[in-house]
Amino acid sequence: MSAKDHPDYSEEVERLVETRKAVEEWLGKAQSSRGEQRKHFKRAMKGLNVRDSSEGYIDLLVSGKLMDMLMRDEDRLQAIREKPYFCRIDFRPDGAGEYEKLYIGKTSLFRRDSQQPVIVDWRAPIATLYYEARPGPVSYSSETETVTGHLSLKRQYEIESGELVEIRDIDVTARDDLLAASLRKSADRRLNEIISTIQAEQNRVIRADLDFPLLVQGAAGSGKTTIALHRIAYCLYHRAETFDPEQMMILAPNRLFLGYVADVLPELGVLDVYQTTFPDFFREEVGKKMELADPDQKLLRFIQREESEPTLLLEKWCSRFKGSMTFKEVVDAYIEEVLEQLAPREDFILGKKYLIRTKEEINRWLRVDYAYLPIYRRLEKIRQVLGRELKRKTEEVVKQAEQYYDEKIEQVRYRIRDPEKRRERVIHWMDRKEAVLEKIRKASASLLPRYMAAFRKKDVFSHYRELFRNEERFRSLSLPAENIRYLCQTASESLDRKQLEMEDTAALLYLKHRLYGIPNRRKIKHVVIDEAQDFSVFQIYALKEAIGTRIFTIFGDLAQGIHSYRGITDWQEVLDHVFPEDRCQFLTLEKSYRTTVEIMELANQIIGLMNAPGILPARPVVRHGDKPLIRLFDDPEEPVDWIRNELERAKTNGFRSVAVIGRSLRECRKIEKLLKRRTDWSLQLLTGESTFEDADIIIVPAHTAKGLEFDLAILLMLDEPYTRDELDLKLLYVAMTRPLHRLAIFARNGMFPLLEELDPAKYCKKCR
Ligand SMILES: Nc1ncnc2c1ncn2[C@@H]1O[C@H](COP(=O)(O)OP(=O)(O)OP(=O)(O)O)[C@@H](O)[C@H]1O
Repeated sequence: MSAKDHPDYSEEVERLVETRKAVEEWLGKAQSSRGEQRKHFKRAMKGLNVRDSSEGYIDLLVSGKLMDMLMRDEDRLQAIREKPYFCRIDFRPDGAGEYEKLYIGKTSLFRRDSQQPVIVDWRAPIATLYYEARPGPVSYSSETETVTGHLSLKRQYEIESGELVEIRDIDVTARDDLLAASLRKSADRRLNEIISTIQAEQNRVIRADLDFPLLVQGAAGSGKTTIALHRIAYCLYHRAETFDPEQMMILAPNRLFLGYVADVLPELGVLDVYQTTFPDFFREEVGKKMELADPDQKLLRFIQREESEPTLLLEKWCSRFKGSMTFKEVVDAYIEEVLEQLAPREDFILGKKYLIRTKEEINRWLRVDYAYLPIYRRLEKIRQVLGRELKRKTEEVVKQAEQYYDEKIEQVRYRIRDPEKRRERVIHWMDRKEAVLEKIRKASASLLPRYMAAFRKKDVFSHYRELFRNEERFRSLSLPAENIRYLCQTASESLDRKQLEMEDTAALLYLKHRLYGIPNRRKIKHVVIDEAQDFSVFQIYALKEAIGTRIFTIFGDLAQGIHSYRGITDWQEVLDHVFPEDRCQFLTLEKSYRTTVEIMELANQIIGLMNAPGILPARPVVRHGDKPLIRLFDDPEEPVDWIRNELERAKTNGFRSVAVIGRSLRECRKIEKLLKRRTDWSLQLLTGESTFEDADIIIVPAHTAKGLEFDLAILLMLDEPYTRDELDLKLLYVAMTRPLHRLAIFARNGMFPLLEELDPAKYCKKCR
């Protein structure tokens, strides 16, 4: 209801005014402290003597850090100036007399005088009552205890420019109007924070135990990306003492996607999280000696049907194999071979007779004692230990030799009377001594480098190349001989050309970790993966091993697994092989928030056609809109006018983002050509490496559209039909689930054979 009609209006206005005053007070304080700090910093800079003590520098550093903190505080307060909170809950813990009125907002705030809470942070344990509980007896858990009590009120506010516009009390049956209003909004080419409308199932994901890995299967539009970012904010809030933001790593599918989500974290007050894509991470950690092909290239070859059927099957088999744990076994066996080849052939002996260590002992160090280290680091360790022992032995032998020759010289001095003869013999023994010592020193100096040189080191790419040189390595797995031949041949050819594909990265990362180690310079403690269905099990396993943390938050949707030839087809594999002993939590997000009931119903029919029992249809939240429009044409000029109509409509409805989605990049180029020829609209053809421009229409291939959303999506099928093939069905599902508000499908006659199975009379006037 309009705020003014609410019985508590004046009380609420009073509270809002008070809260805003408190915000201003804190803000004023933060600003003046920062001003003082800045002055102090300037003074410290001026007074800094380059040759002076480190004290001056420490002062500068501390002052800089303080200014940073104050600036963040200021930003945090600025962000809540206009809208300090979005809801209130009245809660009385069991045994307490009074209900506490808790106002929940983006960040917490305390009264300056009494330290009483003015605003409770949405991430605080008690705030879960707003997201999940209904008025009545309730409980919530913090890290240390479970609190039970009674919730008497749950109230939402809409505040605009500091003014109270609406007040809504949520009773047991109330619909979530705030959510409905938020979903009616239009898309502005970036994702938004949703703290005021997080739903119960999403809240459970955000607040899932931070000490264990978490795997989330979520339908299209269920908020996976959004929730992933909110969980990061939640994690940093609760782990602020033990965790720096740089120690969280987000792995996004491509740079376009990173740009798309870039604003949400700062909106949530989170800065400095390490955001990257898997290919970039791989290049940084494993090396750039070989070129990693754009991961979409292969997919596009499949989509554009550039391979003959038998080759296609073999290609898909190889991709799947390279991402499997069976391939990991091959890599493990290869590493065993490397170890065997490294086994020392000789004892470590100084000057042929002074044994320092036997080859068996050194081999035991290599295989057992230093097994906790990557293999080549074990060699470094062996070099260090042998070096120390050699030094000791050399000193000992030198001492013995000196003693021996000194005694000889002494004997000559005492026993030979003739001075001339005596002199001659002394010189003789002194020369011998010198020569022997020189020999020992020389032998000692050359021994270690010569011994260590026998342990041949190769870089990780050469090892990977070596792996495919011998088909025998794959024989024990009883795999089809033809497939193994094809795998080894194609892999060798592309590695000889110094080219890698995404499928190679799992084994390479794993090899690098086992042979050289991945230094984890940033000390990553928590990895968040979005669109994880496109990763392989081996890839996630290798990441876990290489980074050395088991805390992963993984989001994906199998129904959108357009890279399923190399990606994950069953989450159980991840649970079984990556986190078998880590108590990985598995949650699902089934409701879809992005789009309307009408659009989701159509998209769910595509899921039905996939015939995959593990893939469930999404449940749309109740938001109705236009029925999807399907129209068929003969003349390719025809849809241009329809698109014009759609654009007009979109403008009147206040829609801001419009995409024309084509089945492949090739199809999109044709669409671009057609629209360029017939219209003067500004167009942008999106690829995974693009950033959004301000265009009237975005033209985007279905696989690149994954993860994005638009107010209006037009699927245009000029020359390429989506067939009943699994990949086509997934592409079509991805494309259909992109719009927030309206979906139109324009297909040249014959290019949409699936229409027959989608209840055409319901959607398509011209179809019968
Ligand atoms: N609780 C919510 N309140 C308001 N909007 C929400 C909520 N949950 C999700 N949304 C909106 O739904 C849309 C889809 O969210 P998001 O892109 O995070 O979903 P997704 O599961 O990653 O989708 P997909 O897998 O299809 O790419 C976004 O516009 C997001 O803001």
